[in-house]
Amino acid sequence: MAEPISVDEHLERVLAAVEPLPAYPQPLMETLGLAAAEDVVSSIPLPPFDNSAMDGYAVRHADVVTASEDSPVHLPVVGEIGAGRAGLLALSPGTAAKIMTGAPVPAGADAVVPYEWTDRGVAQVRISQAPEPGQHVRPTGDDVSAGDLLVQEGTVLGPRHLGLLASVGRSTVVSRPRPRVVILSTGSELREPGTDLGPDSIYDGNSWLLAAAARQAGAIAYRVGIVPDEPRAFLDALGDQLVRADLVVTSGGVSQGDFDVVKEALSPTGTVWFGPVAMQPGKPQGFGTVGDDEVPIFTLPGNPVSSYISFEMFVLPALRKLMGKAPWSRPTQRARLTHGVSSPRGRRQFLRGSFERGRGGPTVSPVGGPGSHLVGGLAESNALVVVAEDTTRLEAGEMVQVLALDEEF
Ligand SMILES: Nc1nc2c(c(=O)[nH]1)N[C@H]1C(S)=C(S)[C@@H](COP(=O)(O)OP(=O)(O)OC[C@H]3O[C@@H](n4cnc5c(N)ncnc54)[C@H](O)[C@@H]3O)O[C@H]1N2
Ligand code: MOO
Repeated sequence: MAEPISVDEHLERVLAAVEPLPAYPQPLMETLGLAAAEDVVSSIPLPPFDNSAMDGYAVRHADVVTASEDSPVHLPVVGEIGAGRAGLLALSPGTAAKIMTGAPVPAGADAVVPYEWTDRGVAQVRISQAPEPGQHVRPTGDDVSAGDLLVQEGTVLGPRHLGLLASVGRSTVVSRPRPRVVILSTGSELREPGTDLGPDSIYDGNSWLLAAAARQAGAIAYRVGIVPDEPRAFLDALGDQLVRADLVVTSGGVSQGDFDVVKEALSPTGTVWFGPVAMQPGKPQGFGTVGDDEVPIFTLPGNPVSSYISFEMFVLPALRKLMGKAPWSRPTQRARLTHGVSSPRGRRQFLRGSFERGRGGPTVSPVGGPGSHLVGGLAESNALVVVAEDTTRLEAGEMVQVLALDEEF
């Protein structure tokens, strides 16, 4: 068997082989969770015009400056301005106009008297408290100026960005599309959830695990489901799917067995590399391209935890690069290990853990054993403890490297 390559070397090769998908203007709502592929600059100021922050009366400050409870000022009311109903464009000295929150402040007015300081008069208003100059007026451009950079290229767009972009009138943002990921599980022992299980069969968990992880990463996941351990059937299923794939992910059939269908079917193409990577779980890996369009393909090992960790280490960075979402790989964090663990020399080990941000600093506790079939422990965990290749023992209390799996980055 070939010498294992390192995790870093494999990741480097993967990342060298994928380029960000071409960007184009996408409808605003579609861009939620995508990275902007342009600097978005505002074409208008916000607010776009001076407007009232209160329901009340637009006045000239000079006309009401002496107003008090004991000596109120009376002004004729010359009009009414509602939001979106700007009838009056200028206010003459010595008059007031009713104005509603959000309505444009007429030229000549420089303050708003809230209803609470008045008798709410219709023809004439009694004002018993003077506003400061400019009080309750929201000036043009107070929030955003025309020409302001609203969103820098590369920013991952969230609800608050979408709200801002809509507010300045943007209906599209240039961004990269969600990659379409085709997911195939191989194995003649596999059955669909919801069907009956035979004495030698198991349910296909991997295509669900991988499709869910791909979708959570922002991709469109096509879960093709189960393909039996027959090279012809595998190649047919793969061939049928390539038309809708920016990336293919398979699970199973890549180690040393007699029925390792993926390896057997794809080795003759010469475009997919198979070999061991110095990690545990996740040793047998494959990566390359398939079809005339050279669609990248990851052939992940079948053990469920191996499949998931391989996704996390290699597929997720590739998806993020396709989407232009830096950083490609999940950043590691430091946490204090609560219990000692052992690890094989020569392979980077990924142990399942429970990560907590306690008051005394982050901690991580090992969850379950190292076996790559332990889906129960995988679901209980929210982190991976990364044990370096040359480390065989970590003691309780040591600071260790952790990948917090549920944190956004
Ligand atoms: N002689 C050797 N045998 C094995 C080696 C080795 O180096 N020499 N490596 C082991 C390691 S490590 C792994 S990981 C597995 C990977 O094997 P494959 O990728 O060929 O996967 P399969 O044999 O198809 O399946 C392995 C295991 O996982 C179960 N499985 C597969 N697909 C699914 C699925 N969709 N949902 C749930 N479970 C699945 C399958 O039933 C097997 O139990 O090889 C070791 N063997
Ligand atoms: O590499 Mo396997 O993934 O150790 O179980």
